[in-house]
Amino acid sequence: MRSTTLCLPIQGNPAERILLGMKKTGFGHGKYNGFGGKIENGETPTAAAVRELVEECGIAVKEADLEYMGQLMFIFPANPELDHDVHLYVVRNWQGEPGETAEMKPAWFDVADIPYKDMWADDSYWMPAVLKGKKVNGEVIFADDNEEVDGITIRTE
Ligand SMILES: CNc1ncnc2c1ncn2[C@@H]1O[C@H](COP(=O)(O)OP(=O)(O)OP(=O)(O)O)[C@@H](O)[C@H]1O
Repeated sequence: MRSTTLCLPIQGNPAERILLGMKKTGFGHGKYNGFGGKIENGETPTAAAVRELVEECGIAVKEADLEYMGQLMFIFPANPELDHDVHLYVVRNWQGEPGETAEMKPAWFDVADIPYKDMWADDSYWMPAVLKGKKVNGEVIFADDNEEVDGITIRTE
């Protein structure tokens, strides 16, 4: 199964604003999401997270500034080739201004105003806990349309 990263740039502690990107291409296009993608062979999850942040929104992050927030498994029974896991991070320090790239159009949102209806259906189950500073761990099983959540188990720390 492939592994991915997903990083949420935030302002405030506790989080007040979050940077999300409208994905313009590939898996999840048309949805807002954090920034991330596939971990390449030989790459550590944190190195992949740093690389994807530059590629997708042009910000430079130090690996030491990534806060690990847990791991989720996404299962697609109708299309098992889509199965993957995700290593979650938040980051509060970076260099550069987020900007639009070929893959993503970034935008800031108040944490009270996250556009869950335009995001992956699982996000509303775990993102509020992560934004409160809790680590999460769990599995999400998607329905046959590969969009709706059929079953979900999230443990918070
Ligand atoms: C199913 N429910 C989901 N809920 C929340 N986030 C999800 C997700 N499914 C995938 N993600 C994230 O979306 C990014 C794109 O990943 P993915 O397209 O595979 O990678 P990458 O950008 O390298 O490849 P493309 O160039 O787009 O093919 C990556 O951060 C991944 O963790």
